[in-house]
Amino acid sequence: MLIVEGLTKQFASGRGIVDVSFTVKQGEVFGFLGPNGAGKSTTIRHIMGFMKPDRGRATINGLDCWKEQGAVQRMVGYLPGEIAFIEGMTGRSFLSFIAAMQRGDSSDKRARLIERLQFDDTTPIRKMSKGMKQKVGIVAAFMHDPALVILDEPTSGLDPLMQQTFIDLVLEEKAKGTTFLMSYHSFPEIERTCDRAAIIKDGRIVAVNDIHELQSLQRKLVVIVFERAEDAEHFAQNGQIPVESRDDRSVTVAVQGNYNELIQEASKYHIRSLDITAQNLEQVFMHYYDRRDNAR
Ligand SMILES: Nc1ncnc2c1ncn2[C@@H]1O[C@H](COP(=O)(O)OP(=O)(O)OP(=O)(O)O)[C@@H](O)[C@H]1O
Repeated sequence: MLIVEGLTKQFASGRGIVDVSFTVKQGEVFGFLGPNGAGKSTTIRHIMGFMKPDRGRATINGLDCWKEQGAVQRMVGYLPGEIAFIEGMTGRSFLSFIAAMQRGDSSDKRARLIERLQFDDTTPIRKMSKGMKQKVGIVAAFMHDPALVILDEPTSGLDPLMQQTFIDLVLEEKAKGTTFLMSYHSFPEIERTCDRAAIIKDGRIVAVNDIHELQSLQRKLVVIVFERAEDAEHFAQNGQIPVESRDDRSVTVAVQGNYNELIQEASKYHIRSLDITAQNLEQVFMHYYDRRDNAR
């Protein structure tokens, strides 16, 4: 659906993006991850047709994002990193203004989104908190049921409860076939919603990975505390499950993907407690990338 090919833009400062390429398939949630100044917003602005690339191009359903920016923008729901609101407007008048540009009747969906995100749209925007403004922006990006939603750091300013509401919303829209491109600073947010993700650093893509594949590669450490030390010893010695370490009643095992064997074996004993800690998925991501790169 979205194809970015060799997109390059150099600003007078020497910064910008270099040879950025990736594709996002129909119905996929694609994460775009990178530190401040990495080039996420610049890439997104090219996809929205706000900037002319020095080289390369982006297309949405075959339409060139720069040359056919009007048609492209009508297909897309967009939440900018920083929204420029018009002076003197309330949330409601801003959303009506955007709805008129989007065309079509989005009033039902708009009302449902406001109800869900819990804010008063009659409040003047200048009196709104950062999180409240972000909610107005999210409604604007979703209300016309676009085929592709592009969100630049969507959860910034949202409290944890609202972040969860936002994640639920993304997953519901995804189930209906909506495609997403979302930029983030940190990995945990990507993990909860995305199918694939790209990491961008200093204007270049350094890795693109399948999140589900990474999750299956993710090692989890399970610490099992047995009621009796003899049971811990028996469990550790019978060799069914490879054990990382043992200390009196507690045994630590590493699991990667397959939990059934561990659950079946552990169920033969009286267990006092069980704790699971995961290897950081970002480490898995970069490790996977290094390995693949070294193998070339
Ligand atoms: N219009 C512009 N003119 C000159 N330099 C720019 C312009 N827009 C972005 N840059 C520079 O290009 C680089 C990439 O910026 P960009 O905003 O794309 O990063 P980002 O990954 O979105 O970062 P953040 O997470 O801080 O939003 C930065 O060094 C920035 O200063």
